[in-house]
Amino acid sequence: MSTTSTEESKMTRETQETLLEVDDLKTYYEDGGLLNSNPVKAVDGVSFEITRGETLGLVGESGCGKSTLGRTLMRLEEATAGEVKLNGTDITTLSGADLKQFRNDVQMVFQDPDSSLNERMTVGEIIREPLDVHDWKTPDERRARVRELLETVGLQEEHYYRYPHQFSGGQRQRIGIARALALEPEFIILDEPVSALDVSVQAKILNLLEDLQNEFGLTYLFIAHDLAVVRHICDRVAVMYLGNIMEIGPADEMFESPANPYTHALLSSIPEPDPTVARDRITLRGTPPSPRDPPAGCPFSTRCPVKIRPDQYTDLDDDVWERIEVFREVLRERSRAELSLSDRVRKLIGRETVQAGMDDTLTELFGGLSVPVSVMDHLKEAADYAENGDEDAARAYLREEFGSVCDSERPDQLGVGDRGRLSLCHRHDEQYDEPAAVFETLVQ
Ligand SMILES: Nc1ncnc2c1ncn2[C@@H]1O[C@H](COP(=O)(O)OP(=O)(O)OP(=O)(O)O)[C@@H](O)[C@H]1O
Repeated sequence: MSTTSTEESKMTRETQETLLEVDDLKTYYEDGGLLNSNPVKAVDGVSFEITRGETLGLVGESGCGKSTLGRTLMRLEEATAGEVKLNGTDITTLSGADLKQFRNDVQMVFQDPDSSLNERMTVGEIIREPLDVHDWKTPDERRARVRELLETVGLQEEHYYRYPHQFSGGQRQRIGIARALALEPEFIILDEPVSALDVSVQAKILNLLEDLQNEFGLTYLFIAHDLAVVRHICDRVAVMYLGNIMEIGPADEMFESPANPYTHALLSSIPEPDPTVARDRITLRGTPPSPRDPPAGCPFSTRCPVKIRPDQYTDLDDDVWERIEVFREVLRERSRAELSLSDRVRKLIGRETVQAGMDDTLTELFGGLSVPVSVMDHLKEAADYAENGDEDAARAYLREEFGSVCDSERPDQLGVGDRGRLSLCHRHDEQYDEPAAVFETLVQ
């Protein structure tokens, strides 16, 4: 499919009508009733809209909350807070006949065609099941509808009486798609629909999804971790990190010039297909924080390569600054780590619990660098707190000394450019340098 025809078809099918509006949606997983346990904040306050006829891509690293968001929109998970409106009606509180109608209008296609199809049912029965459940027309009309659907997704009528195990991965995904289409939904959530398939098969399924969208005016939320696939099929993209949407906007614009530091880092991790093109790679330090204990300020603050520094440290050597951030991460991980069995025994018998020596950690981190004396004094002070088992005090001390607005305040989604792009980053405030400008200085 040529780019021009894809662009043209995108332009004709998109409308200006809002189909889905999500407002400050939160989905938390509570621990089965444990007292004082922190819930997993899988989706932590996201807002966005989807226009009828468009495809919104939802990308982000494993565990950032993509599937939970998709499942909450489907009412397969219960929202903890916030609103989801489909055609203007809040669906988080629907019940009875309204909920049944909603289950007609919104469908989901799952990643793994191997486990999402019931092996004991024929293909015809699998596709017909939603029609039976919803008492759709007469049994004869249902059978006719299944035959029509088989053809729509590129399968044959004689496949009606076969079983899923007799099909290849791509064909099985076609069965899943036919089932999702059975009740003529207007909105389909595609959760990694091609991730489990060979590359050659992926392209065929993506083309099928595009054709179906054009034919039936469908609206898609396309969840994926493969950015190349998203770029191909999506009109707009939302980038998720730790339960938040960090950036959302037109796909072409975001791939060409990402605004948010996290999008920058995510895109720079895609291998450049052309080896003659030099590209600046940004390697992210550490791992995302636990969704049970997300940072108080910006969700990305613990790993952001262009985090705002306090005024007195703007000229501090980049390597020293980077190591301070690593030290803060070490303390965070240390306070998260479960006490080992022997530590617990020591604690029970009243002995001091001391983890690996903090002096060693400081030497390893800062040994080869020239660290200003005042900075080293602060680091040692924090190390003393940690050495005495009070990681929380150590973290608070470092946050007070080296933290900035990124550590203390959650950024607003600020507008970028003139095509409705939004990005969650303090740096878009005019008093700071834009993330892209700071990245340029880092990779020089
Ligand atoms: N049923 C559950 N109970 C408790 N925690 C859960 C549950 N389901 C998911 N989580 C947690 O919620 C967070 C978000 O998970 P989710 O599956 O939504 O992320 P994801 O971005 O879809 O990841 P992946 O790409 O690996 O599927 C993770 O920390 C995960 O461990």
